[in-house]
Amino acid sequence: MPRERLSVVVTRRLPEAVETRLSELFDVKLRDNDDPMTREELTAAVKEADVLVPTITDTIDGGILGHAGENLRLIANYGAGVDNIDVATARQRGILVSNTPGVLTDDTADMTMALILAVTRRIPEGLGVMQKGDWAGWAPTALLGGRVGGRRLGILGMGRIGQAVARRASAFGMQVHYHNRRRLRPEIEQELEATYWESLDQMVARMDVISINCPSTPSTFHLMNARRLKLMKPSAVIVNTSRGEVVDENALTRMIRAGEIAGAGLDVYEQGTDVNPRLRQLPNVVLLPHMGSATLEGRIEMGEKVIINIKTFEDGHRPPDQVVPAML
Ligand SMILES: O=CC(=O)O
Repeated sequence: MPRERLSVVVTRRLPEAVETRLSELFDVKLRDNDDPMTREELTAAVKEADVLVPTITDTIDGGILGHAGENLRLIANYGAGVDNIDVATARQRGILVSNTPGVLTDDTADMTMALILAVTRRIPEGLGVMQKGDWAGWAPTALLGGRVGGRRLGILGMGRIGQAVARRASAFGMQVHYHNRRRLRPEIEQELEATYWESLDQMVARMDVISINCPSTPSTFHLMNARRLKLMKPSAVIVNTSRGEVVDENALTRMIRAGEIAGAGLDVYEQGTDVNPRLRQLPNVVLLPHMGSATLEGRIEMGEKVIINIKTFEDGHRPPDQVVPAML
């Protein structure tokens, strides 16, 4: 008799190719609209599924996991960050968690570079002039930005994405510095021509651009708090394509308004879509709606990772991208 297919519940619309493949392989329940699930819907989903496929906007906390049915054995997150999932509680309940690392590294690093360029070269301001029909022609002193080549870039979090940012930044002539929980192996440091700073404070105080590329965990919460932001040079800018929680958004907003920090490029926010309205009014701040990994190729590859994780689990093995609390 054929084996019964795994029951998989997906919480959001995914690219069509991914949904089609999931339907071919599993007994899958897809979302028919693109609204995030409510807590009630998530509760029903964890009661019903063998495998839950949430995305990074679904909070799978202890409360939701408390309702998980006996059969829920895997949470295969569609996303690299797992800060939306209480991984420790899932583990206590015997539920595996997996994510989708690697496939969004280059896209997120590209977007980091795009934000560095957008802020330092004032691209949105230039776009605004053109859209308003205000352009009066080339002028020697109009919309002068700063040259990125030669600037010191301090990368906070030198994992896969941080390293991909380092490679891009070097190609643009930036000097790469980094702070990380663990120092890179000497050969990688050499290849990236990156300078390691054990002290985050000392690095922050000397950089022209700070790029946040670490995950959001309890130990990275407000790593860039008001005290550290104050260490930045007034001419420096900060870019965040990781998670909003790493930066104290209100302190950052205050300091940019006061001219104590020169600008920011943000793809992520502390309170999700509830962006500090004052940030939106600043010409030297470039805001994007969390689109670091938003390429069609990347989103399909994320789906392929989810499928490989579920399939491997179904075949009785550890999902290749399993996340355990010790990794966080
Ligand atoms: O931010 C995107 C992700 O974590 O996948």
